Amino acid sequence: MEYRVVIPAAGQGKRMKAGKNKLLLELNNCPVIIHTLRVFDRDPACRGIYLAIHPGDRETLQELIQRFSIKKVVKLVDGGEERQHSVYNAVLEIDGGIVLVHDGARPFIKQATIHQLTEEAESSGAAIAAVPVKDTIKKVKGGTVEETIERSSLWMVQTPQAFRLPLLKRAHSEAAADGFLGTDDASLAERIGIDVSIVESDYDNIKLTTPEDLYFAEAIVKKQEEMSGGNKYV
Ligand SMILES: Nc1ccn([C@@H]2O[C@H](COP(=O)(O)OP(=O)(O)OP(=O)(O)O)[C@@H](O)[C@H]2O)c(=O)n1
Ligand SMILES: C[C@](O)(CO)[C@H](O)COP(=O)(O)O
Repeated sequence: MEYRVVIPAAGQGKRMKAGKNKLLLELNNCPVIIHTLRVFDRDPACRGIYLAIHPGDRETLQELIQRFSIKKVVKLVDGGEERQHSVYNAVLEIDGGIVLVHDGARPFIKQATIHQLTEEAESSGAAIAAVPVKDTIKKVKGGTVEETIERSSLWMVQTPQAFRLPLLKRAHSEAAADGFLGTDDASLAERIGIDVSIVESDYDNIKLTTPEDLYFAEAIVKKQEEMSGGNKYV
């Protein structure tokens, strides 16, 4: 099932405390954003990549895309103040089909998960990657536990999040009209009554958010190298 992908990459990386766009940090001599782009660039089912970027990163990203021979980037779109704005700016450039939204900060997504998501979105309209929660989750108020949430029904949601384009456009348009800000695209769909399916992903599909995530990332890259017989990149 072919698809197009929006990759939000216009954040400031404040929690990473790297002093620059965390997507330009290197893993195994390759910028994080290139790791992410390569997964989609190498997928025959991907019909195009729409990259939401910080305007100040445009020249750098254009040079990296050329240097690493990334072929499927259709457009570099200016991002917005919030992730949701960046995504919507890119979504508006797409005219049909199945659209995935995938964080530039998640370089370890697997093509198998991508394909399961696109199939599910084609069939049900909306599908998101997620993994079962491993820790106990509690609601806390004023430093005191208010409620322990039953763990068996909890999932840690990731990206990609896949949608039939008209549903995604309507979800963003209504959120914008209502001034609603969500932390993921699926929440914009859920709030207007769209059923969202879960596709079980894997725990390697981490989002590089804080400095600790970088050493998890190094370990994942090392594991990928070992599994691919030492090739620099799977
Ligand atoms: N205005 C924004 C904010 C975030 N993102 C992108 O959305 C993804 C997930 O966001 P997050 O991990 O929170 O990145 P940052 O917003 O950069 O991180 P922080 O909140 O620590 O600044 C990242 O690939 C980020 O580049 C974006 O395109 N536009
Ligand atoms: C979309 C997301 O990756 C799902 O877990 C997450 O909500 C992004 O949050 P962020 O604070 O914008 O990184």
